[in-house]
Amino acid sequence: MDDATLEAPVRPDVPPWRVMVSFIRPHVLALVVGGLLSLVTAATGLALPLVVRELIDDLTDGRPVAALLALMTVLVVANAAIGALGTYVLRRTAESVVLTARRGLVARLLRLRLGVVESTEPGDLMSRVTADTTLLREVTTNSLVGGATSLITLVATVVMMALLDLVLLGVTLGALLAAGVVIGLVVPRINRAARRAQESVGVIGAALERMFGAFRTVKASGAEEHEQRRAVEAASQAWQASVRAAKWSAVAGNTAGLAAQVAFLAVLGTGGARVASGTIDIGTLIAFLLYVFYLMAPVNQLVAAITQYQVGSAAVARIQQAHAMPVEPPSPPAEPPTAGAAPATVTFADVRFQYRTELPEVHRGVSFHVPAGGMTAFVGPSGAGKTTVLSLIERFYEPSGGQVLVDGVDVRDWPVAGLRATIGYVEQDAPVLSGSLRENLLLGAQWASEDELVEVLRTARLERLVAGLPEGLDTQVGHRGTKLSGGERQRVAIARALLRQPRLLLLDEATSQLDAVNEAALRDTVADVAHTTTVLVVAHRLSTVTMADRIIVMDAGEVRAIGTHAELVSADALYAELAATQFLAATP
Ligand SMILES: Nc1ncnc2c1ncn2[C@@H]1O[C@H](COP(=O)(O)OP(=O)(O)OP(=O)(O)O)[C@@H](O)[C@H]1O
Repeated sequence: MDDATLEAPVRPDVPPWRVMVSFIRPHVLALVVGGLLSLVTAATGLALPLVVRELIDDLTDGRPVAALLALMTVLVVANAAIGALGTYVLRRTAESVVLTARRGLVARLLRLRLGVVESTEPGDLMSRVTADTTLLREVTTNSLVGGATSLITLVATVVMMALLDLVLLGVTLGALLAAGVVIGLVVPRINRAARRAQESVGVIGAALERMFGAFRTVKASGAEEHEQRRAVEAASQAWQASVRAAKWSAVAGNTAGLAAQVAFLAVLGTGGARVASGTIDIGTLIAFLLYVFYLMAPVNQLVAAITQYQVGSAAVARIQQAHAMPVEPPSPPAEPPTAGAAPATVTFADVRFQYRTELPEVHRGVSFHVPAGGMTAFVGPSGAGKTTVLSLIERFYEPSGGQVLVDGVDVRDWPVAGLRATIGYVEQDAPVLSGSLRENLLLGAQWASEDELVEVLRTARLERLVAGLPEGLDTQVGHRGTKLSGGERQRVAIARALLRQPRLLLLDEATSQLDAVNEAALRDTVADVAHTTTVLVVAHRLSTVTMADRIIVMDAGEVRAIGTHAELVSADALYAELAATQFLAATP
């Protein structure tokens, strides 16, 4: 399924029913088959009483009944078998509709811009994929199929009524119309309450995500009760809203029931008068009353379908919201790297950048050029904008002014996947994903061979760790890699980046975590890599900057000086101070 099919109908300006139709469209055939099987089941059910009547007649008259008994058996078995098949087909289709919505949403969420995700609650986004899409299941079966079949029955019954007596039909429709008005007033309330309930479910997701995202901190801070209150408060709000939706649904359902009874009484009254005046005969009145009785089931089912649809459309609205969030431009998947590809160059030309319009500028005209190969270190006080340089190269954000160029090409003109395939990025907090160590290493290099994997384990000093693990590379590292030490996580992150054979390595150095032996070894590894790759490192250690080919000193969103360690120590006061204090202190 390509992205265009996934996204086209899920725009925020499209009414929810059209979005639902777009989810259902790929499964419409299965839905029709399921609906037809349900109708056939109903028909076999209806035929049974007729056969029973025949059977009783034959028995009374002493005629042989073997054939009728066989027919009855066939009907009973067929009713059960076709009924089960119909239910299965409808449920399966409903699950497929949920899958279609989930696939589209997951694909979309993965392409969201970083800044967008930073200003949302990921737990809420998760609930849209899990909880909101689930509601589509009931909409498909109950609302859509139930609504369509009940509508067909309703129309057929009304036609039969019209053939019997138009006046009595008018009386019936009058009662139903009054109920329709009431239900029309109630329906938006169901929608609002359902929407609020789903929003609260999103808040529960966000609260849980926040809690598990910093579980150790929550425990260490003794904040369990506080966090519990947040989640429970959201759960109570979900309860309140759902109860309100249930209340209005009950009002709608009972209004329909009441209308049917009113219609029954009104038809009885009016019909009685018409029989008395000789306008219609008693048989017509009885037949008409039977039809009013038949009308109840489809009317109730139709109202249930309408209320169910309100809940579904509230969920669809939340799915639409997620689809409306800005995404990165689509780009073709990147090719695996070619061996011996030339290192990349990086240029910042008067780059201006702010994370959000209401925040101050983080880059205020940053300019520098990094030639191909070698190591360039960024230093500067905390908050100077060093990590932001790496983020802009990765095109996680776009500058508000100036240009970021890789290989002389503006990053906005690169296909995003191609640009990122060029780069290996080691973040400061070295995130590791849950799963096995192997999965983590291959995350950015699915194509890597076992030999390359072994080689990278050696260069990242992970050999001993892996050898000591009972399941080696297949050991599970736990949620966010919590089963690894901080230093091990960092080496995994470096190994992962190197496995991509990047032409440009971005390294956001951790301020601590590596022991002296591993630190020295990895420094040698990075120095080696710098022979064939351009290495940009946000440096926090003197040992790193002293071996850099050039150092870019940043301060308050500007480049203050560029040079080697020897040059800068004498030429730049800030650098001299940093070198004398911060770096020395941070070096193991
Ligand atoms: N995602 C973000 N949203 C909003 N503001 C941010 C974001 N990331 C960083 N900032 C702000 O931008 C400024 C520069 O951050 P940056 O991470 O680039 O600094 P840095 O020089 O790498 O600092 P450090 O050495 O402490 O890592 C800081 O003031 C920071 O608060």
